Amino acid sequence: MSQEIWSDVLGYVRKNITEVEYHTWFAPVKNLGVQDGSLVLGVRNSFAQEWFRKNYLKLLEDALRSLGAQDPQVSFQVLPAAQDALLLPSDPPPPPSVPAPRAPAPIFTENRKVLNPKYTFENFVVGPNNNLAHAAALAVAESPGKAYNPLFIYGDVGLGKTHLMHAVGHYMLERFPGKRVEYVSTESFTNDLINAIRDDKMTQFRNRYRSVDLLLVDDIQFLAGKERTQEEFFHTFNALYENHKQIILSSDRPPKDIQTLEGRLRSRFEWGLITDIQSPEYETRVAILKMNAEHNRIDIPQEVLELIARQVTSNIRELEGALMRVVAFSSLNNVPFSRAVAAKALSNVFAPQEVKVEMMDVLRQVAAQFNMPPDVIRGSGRVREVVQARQVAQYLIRELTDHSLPEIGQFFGRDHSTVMHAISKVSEQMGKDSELTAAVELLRRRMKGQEDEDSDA
Ligand SMILES: Nc1ncnc2c1ncn2[C@@H]1O[C@H](COP(=O)(O)OP(=O)(O)OP(=O)(O)O)[C@@H](O)[C@H]1O
Repeated sequence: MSQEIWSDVLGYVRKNITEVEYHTWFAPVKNLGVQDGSLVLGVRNSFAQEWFRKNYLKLLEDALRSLGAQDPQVSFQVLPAAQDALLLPSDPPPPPSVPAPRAPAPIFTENRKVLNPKYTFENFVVGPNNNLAHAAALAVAESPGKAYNPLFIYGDVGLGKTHLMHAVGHYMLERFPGKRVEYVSTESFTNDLINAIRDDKMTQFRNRYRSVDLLLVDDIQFLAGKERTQEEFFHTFNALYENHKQIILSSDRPPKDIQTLEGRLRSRFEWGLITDIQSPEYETRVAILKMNAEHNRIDIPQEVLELIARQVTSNIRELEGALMRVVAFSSLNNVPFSRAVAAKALSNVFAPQEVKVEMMDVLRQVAAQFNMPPDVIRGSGRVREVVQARQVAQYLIRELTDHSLPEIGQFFGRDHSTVMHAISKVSEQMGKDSELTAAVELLRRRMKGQEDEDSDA
């Protein structure tokens, strides 16, 4: 496959996933050309191969389909180690590849979008930042055309406006499968209109948009300054409204702040209900991450989710991207999740965060290293291996945290003299027992988030 088509594929992919996801997964992929009718992509290891099969196969097939392929086939091949030098793509990311210009698409096919199956009410976490918009969307879903018409949802990028609009669409189609739901971005609406004028197909254009039961229009602020599109949208709006069809609009600002919007459109946008979505607060961010991890069957400790939620504060799309990056980083480097690992994974994209090591972090890492459950280490077992792991955990907690001996003792259900004994025991063995020394040093580096630096070098 030519590099030009490959860059078109990447352009499509990039529009459909987060920037962080793109740089984590797609930047290192190599186009190995077409073999036996299948596009072969080189990926870095078998984990990435599996990940691509599970998460991106459909997206890549869609990308090829959008470029005209009839029955696209994609396969993934693990690259030889020499081509696999980097564990993560270099940062900062390279400039976006600009897809080569193509012939204009036939009207009504290219821009038609389908609802995203993930954007349902069940998958929407309700918090103080979005509960009004959520309640309004539910009310509209239950009584389309009656509760609030139009429903106008505004808020900054990546806060869930599109998700809520699609949720109404899913809800309606579930209850009334015969209904027509149309989701369109303002940009697509404008392009469709331009094509319709050019191809003398205005009747089809009007039929399409005026025959729906639910019209979802994203990013309506882009109507600003487009007089012909505003005129056409005005008539579409009236036709739907008069027939009691539901209209939902999203925007990055309220109608009154959209410049050069005709007064008659602005006043119509204000007929129904205007509701906003704000940035999620910390608890909502943690809940969103938790739901995401559960959906993807990722078993990740709460404190790691909390670290990510502290790091990414305003945009939910970025929040999800950050989780993906942490998962990718820990899998590709084969290290268990920890706050230090997460901070390291995010440090290239977000401002580095100082991570304070917690007792629980140390316990988990020691447990993974000694291959036994954390509860066993904290329990009362006297088996030699368990005692050694317990002593190492106490030794490292003393070294890496500010906790006092009695506090550490309490964490292990013991008194401070036991901890003192553990510390002197480990200190004594260090240097004599090379296996133990190596394990403690590895854990120490891991807790400080330095492990991969050393292994990269
Ligand atoms: N409350 C929520 N619960 C769960 N996921 C959410 C929530 N809000 C947003 N998301 C997720 O965040 C991502 C971005 O949301 P969405 O695309 O709806 O944002 P948007 O406000 O439409 O952004 P834009 O203005 O860029 O189009 C999506 O993956 C969405 O599923």
